Amino acid sequence: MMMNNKSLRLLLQRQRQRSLSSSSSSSVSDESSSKEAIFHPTETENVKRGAIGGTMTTFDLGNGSEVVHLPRFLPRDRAWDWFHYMDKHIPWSRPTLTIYGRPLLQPRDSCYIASEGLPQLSYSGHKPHAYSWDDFPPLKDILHEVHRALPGSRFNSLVLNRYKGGNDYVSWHSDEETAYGLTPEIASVTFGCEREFLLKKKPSRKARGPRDETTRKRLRTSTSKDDQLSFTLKHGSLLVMRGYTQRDWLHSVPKRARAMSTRINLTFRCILQ
Ligand SMILES: O=C(O)CCC(=O)C(=O)O
Ligand SMILES: [Fe+2]
Repeated sequence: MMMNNKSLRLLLQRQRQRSLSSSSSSSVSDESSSKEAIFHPTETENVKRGAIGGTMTTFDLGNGSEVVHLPRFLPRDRAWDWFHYMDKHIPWSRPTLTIYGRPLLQPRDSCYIASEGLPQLSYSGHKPHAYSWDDFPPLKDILHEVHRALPGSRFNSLVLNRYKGGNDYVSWHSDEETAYGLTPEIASVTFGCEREFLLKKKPSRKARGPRDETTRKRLRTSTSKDDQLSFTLKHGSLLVMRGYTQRDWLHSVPKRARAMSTRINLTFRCILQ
């Protein structure tokens, strides 16, 4: 279904209203501030949940890609307890990555947890040490909550990121790793300072074909703000990327001058064996 920007805007407004009217409490808002975007959402499905969890909204991005947003996944106070635990006890590090052949200090702290016997994770020339779930029991509790919210899903590894202020960020990328399979599910839980999470469609395969570096750079940066989908990820929220989202879409958490305090984000993944 092709849509022009006006009908897309209207559709997103209607989705927003439907989501608000089905919320269990009038103070619950759907924080997913969707902008005009190049994707074609066809359906929004709202699932009412029990005592915790609030409203779950599914965004169909088209062509088998899907994002699920659950703004009130974790109770506030419990999420703050977990934030303080992780801020203090996780062995954070800031490795030097290799980006387009050049060394770059990773613009955020990170740590990696994985179940035993899984293949080594490697990204941007960096092979993080895999800590054990048993070293950090509260992470197992958070994993349990994620599994409870997403029946049928299974995660066995976790990337933790700590953004110590608005200058810390993650640039446009996708987590498209062979080890995760073709349609990985990635569950992202946010603690502390809220930050904007952006999605934009990857350039078409044709546009990604062999080109000189200057043309590739121009194509990489050519997408305008209107082509992006934006979610404000609040303290205690859950966002899930599913289907072909890693193959077809890029995501990022850009720098934000207004973000004064620390944000911790957990992305649960499943490495296939
Ligand atoms: O911090 C976030 O919300 C996203 C982190 C992320 O994209 C990643 O770890 O791959
Ligand atoms: Fe990512």
